[in-house]
Amino acid sequence: MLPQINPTKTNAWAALRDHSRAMMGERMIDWFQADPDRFQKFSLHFEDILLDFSKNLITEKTHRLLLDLAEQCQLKEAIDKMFTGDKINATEGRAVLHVALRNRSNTPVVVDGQDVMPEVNEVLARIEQFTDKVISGEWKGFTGRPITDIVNIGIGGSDLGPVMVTEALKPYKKPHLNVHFVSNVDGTHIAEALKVVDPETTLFIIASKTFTTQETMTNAHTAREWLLNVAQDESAVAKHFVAVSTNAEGVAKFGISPDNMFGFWDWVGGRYSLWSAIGLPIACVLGFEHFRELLEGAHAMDNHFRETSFEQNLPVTLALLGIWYNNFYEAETHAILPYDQYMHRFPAYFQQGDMESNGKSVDRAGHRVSYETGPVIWGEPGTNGQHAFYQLIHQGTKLIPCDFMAPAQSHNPIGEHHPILLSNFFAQTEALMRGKSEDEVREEMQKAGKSEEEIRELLPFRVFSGNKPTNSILFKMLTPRTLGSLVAMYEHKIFVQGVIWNILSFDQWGVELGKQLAKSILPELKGDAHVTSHDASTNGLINAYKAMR
Ligand SMILES: O=P(O)(O)OC[C@H]1O[C@@H](O)[C@@H](O)[C@@H](O)[C@@H]1O
Repeated sequence: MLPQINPTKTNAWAALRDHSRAMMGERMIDWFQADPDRFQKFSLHFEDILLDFSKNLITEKTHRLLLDLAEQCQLKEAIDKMFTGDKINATEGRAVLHVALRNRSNTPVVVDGQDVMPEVNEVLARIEQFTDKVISGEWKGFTGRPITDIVNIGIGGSDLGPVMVTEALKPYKKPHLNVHFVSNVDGTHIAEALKVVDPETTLFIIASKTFTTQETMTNAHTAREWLLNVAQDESAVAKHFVAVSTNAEGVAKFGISPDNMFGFWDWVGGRYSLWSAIGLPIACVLGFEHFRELLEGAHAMDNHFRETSFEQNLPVTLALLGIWYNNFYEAETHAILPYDQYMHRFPAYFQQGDMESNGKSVDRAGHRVSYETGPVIWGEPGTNGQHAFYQLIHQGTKLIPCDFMAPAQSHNPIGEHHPILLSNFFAQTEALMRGKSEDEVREEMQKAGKSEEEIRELLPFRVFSGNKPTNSILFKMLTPRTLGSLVAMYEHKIFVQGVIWNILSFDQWGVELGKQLAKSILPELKGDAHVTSHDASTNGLINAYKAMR
């Protein structure tokens, strides 16, 4: 169990509150002018990753107070508890050990008196054997042809991680294998996927921790029918379906043999499962060697997180900055802006990672919290975002802390593309920090020969207040190892915030109510009977649907 400390009752919180008031009106640009070492003071390195957090609304005092908050909320103890298999997922009575899945040092990790590492290694070895067979063409479909297409059927944590990683690491993809992802229960999703694959050469991975998720089971049954329609022989299922799950019974019931099942454990949360057998599609299309490098990168970040002082610790730093804006500047959202097209699903991945983890309003004792918890996470790759929503970040009324991410080296160094991309990456954080004053706008307009009247009219619209906080995360190249480290960095950031907010980050009861209601509504959609069992709006909508269909 994690300690239960109300963060707002700590001395550090009170000090931060006073300090935040004293900080009103302070400007980052002045701090940069006053202190030539600000960048050195507020930047950290980890392997090929540089985190520059100097463009934040913080002074050395802010930094110290935030570090005090981490100490006073017993963060160190909490980190140790996670890594040593304590059942910190209290409402489900489970340990939280995604770190064991990538524990490449293979040191024992004990849950309920048993070291989990032999089982972890055994599944990894099976994944390696299987992926080698698929990649080499040794694994054959029901007509003896090798696999050309992999369709992963899963949703939430059983989809988003593999989608994000296979997109991010596309340069490492095996050219003769294609991967498709079907998650939505909307028949369109599976229909469109099935249009472009051949039943003789398609392998379906049914990925579901519980193997009961309605969307996944519905899509899996549709895929099975589609195959059998052509194969006309039940034995084809074994050649075209494998499962990734913790529910062996459910898998067997579906008709997938235990030989074709890759297990994981209840101590792996769905949104932290890409490192487990849920990563099977990743290993299949990138090759096991690259999956292993991804795990190694995450493990290196785990060691950094566990062993480095909070002051030098990347995930802790990101988490504390987030708390600063969330709780002392009333920021409600946080943007993740990768300047890398391959990372286009990274913000969506951490939408689940962060919002399903820290979207909680009761503390660890079950009492309603009196302070803000997890922010809304959103984002799109740069530069597309610049031509869409950056207007609001620059000139809107809301404070949006942003993480800008970019690789120094591109996998596609074509012409001037990469320098152009990175010039935008650097320019945006500079613009957000500096802004543009009235004087600057006036001078610029005068130089452009504008009349005094024009200047007076347009000036307010062309001013940028600046002083907007950003982190810049610059890394050498988007390799499997670096991606592993970046993902683990954000995972630990989320953990640190959850610890400090005194909430439980590893359950997700909030997804249940809608599922329950949908189950009771489904039978009501059959037939023409007028529905009256709900509120007037829900009844009205269901009856209108019945009349329209
Ligand atoms: O992997 P399964 O069990 O199908 O769950 C898929 C997803 O379901 C949702 O309701 C959430 O609970 C997610 O955390 C989870 O990743």
